[in-house]
Amino acid sequence: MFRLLCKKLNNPRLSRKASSAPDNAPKASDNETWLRKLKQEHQEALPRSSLIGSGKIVSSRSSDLLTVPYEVVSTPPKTPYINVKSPLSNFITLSHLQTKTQRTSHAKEFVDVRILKCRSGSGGNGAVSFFRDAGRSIGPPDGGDGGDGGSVYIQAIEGLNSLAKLRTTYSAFDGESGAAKQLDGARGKDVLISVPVGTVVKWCMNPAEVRNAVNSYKNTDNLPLRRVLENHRVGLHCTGRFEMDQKPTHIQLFRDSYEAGKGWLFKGKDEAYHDDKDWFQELNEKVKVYDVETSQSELKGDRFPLYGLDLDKPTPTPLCLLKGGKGGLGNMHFLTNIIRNPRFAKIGRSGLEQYFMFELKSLADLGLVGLPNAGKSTILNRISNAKPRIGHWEFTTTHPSVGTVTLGIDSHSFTVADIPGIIKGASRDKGMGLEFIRHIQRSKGWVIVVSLERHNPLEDLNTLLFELGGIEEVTKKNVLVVCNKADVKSDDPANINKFYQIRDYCRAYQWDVLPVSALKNQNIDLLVRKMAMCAGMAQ
Ligand SMILES: Nc1nc2c(ncn2[C@@H]2O[C@H](COP(=O)(O)OP(=O)(O)OP(=O)(O)O)[C@@H](O)[C@H]2O)c(=O)[nH]1
Repeated sequence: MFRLLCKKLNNPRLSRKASSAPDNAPKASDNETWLRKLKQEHQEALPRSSLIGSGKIVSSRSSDLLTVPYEVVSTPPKTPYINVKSPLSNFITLSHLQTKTQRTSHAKEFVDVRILKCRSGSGGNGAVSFFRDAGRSIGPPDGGDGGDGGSVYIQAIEGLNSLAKLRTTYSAFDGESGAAKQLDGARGKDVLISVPVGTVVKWCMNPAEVRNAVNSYKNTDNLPLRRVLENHRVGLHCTGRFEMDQKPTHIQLFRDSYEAGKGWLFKGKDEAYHDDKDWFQELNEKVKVYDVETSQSELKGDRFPLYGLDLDKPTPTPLCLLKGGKGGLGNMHFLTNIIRNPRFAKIGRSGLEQYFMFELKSLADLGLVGLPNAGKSTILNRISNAKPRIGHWEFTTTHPSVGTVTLGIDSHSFTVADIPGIIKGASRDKGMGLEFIRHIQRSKGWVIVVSLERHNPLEDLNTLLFELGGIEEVTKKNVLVVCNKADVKSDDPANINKFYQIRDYCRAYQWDVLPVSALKNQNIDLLVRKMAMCAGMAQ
């Protein structure tokens, strides 16, 4: 028995507060003051109308929404939040809705988007206990508080380059319950998700829920999956700039915790017994204020950026993604001049369970884009340390590779990302679609590679520009157009003419154009210099 007691007191899961007597327990007068203060200070903060949860699929459609990220549907003072609707396609990826057989094999080799379920721990329950010793069979209440639940943290660190090793679920631990002798329960253990620098984290929907909803829409809409996702919307409660333009900035997350005035844990006498007593009703009215205060501070912390969290630099300290629930109060807090034997305590507050989409966006200075077989990988191989796969068949490149180009011993270097070839219809998910575009979205410049070996390279260039979002989108970047395979029939006037057509076209946008032969190493030094300029590294 003695050993058991020692073990309990030394148990790191329980933090020791008391020796043999409840010397630290709040006195009845302390509790009275605390309860009185709650009532006085926060009378106006009593609960407002109960809120429906965020993140519900609302089945109304609107094709206008295809170009805007969200539509504000109601704002304060009508509601406490800026309520928005946004296309479902913003909160899921196509690959997470496809069956295993539909997914392309490259998904196994290179993982640049993951959906993870994250759960923070619930708080431990407060304890109902009374001090006992040889002289007293029942003394003052000494039930300790529950420990807070563990939180989910995220940190971007150098040295990682894929999301493949992430688990599908990250759960922090629940807080321990409080115990007799004023022992507070230990905090639940936190969990840390380490991701590569360049990861963007976005709030997203539960893929299983979306899959079910989408299957039913698909039958009635008879449209391709992407269109179905664009046509249906998700309703979100947001917070943001409430003043002038009511701009939503954060999604409000909600805990499945008890309402103010609920969440009691009874021992000996049940809830009905207590509900009948005026002294309990009176106490509960005051504790309700504490519940509201707790839930309001939860709401303040439980917010996630609407446009995601961009971890484009290493994070020196981990960032909290989901905070754990607060531990419940032990019965020692409910001793008052009237309530001498509180046989009740508070249960711990719930943690949060949410889904997040992790997208790895390369930080390369330049992106190489072109139709399959244009020679992008050969160029990258020629100019950098990267060793991408090269082949004379289409789609040799199945995942992005990044190479570093060094200009000289005392000059800067820049990075170039090669992504799989883009084909006509890629923006409608043909070939490998535009899934890999995220890797060049952050790049300062795009190097568009066309092959002079093709029948109509100018038409190829137009196809690429269209699939990349049109001239307006492309001109947001520095652009360099590279006409590769200039060695093929190099003295044929028809081939030379193909180059001139492209050069004349590019002049209108003041884009630099250069004929090269990656295979024969022709014009490569000049190409590197022009690429450096495109990356903003040289004049
Ligand atoms: N004649 C000639 N052939 C080239 C040149 N550059 C590349 N090739 C060839 O073109 C074929 C395709 O080259 P890749 O570098 O794999 O082309 P890619 O654009 O990366 O192709 P995807 O992986 O399909 O996107 C290979 O057989 C290369 O040897 C060039 O300058 N001249």
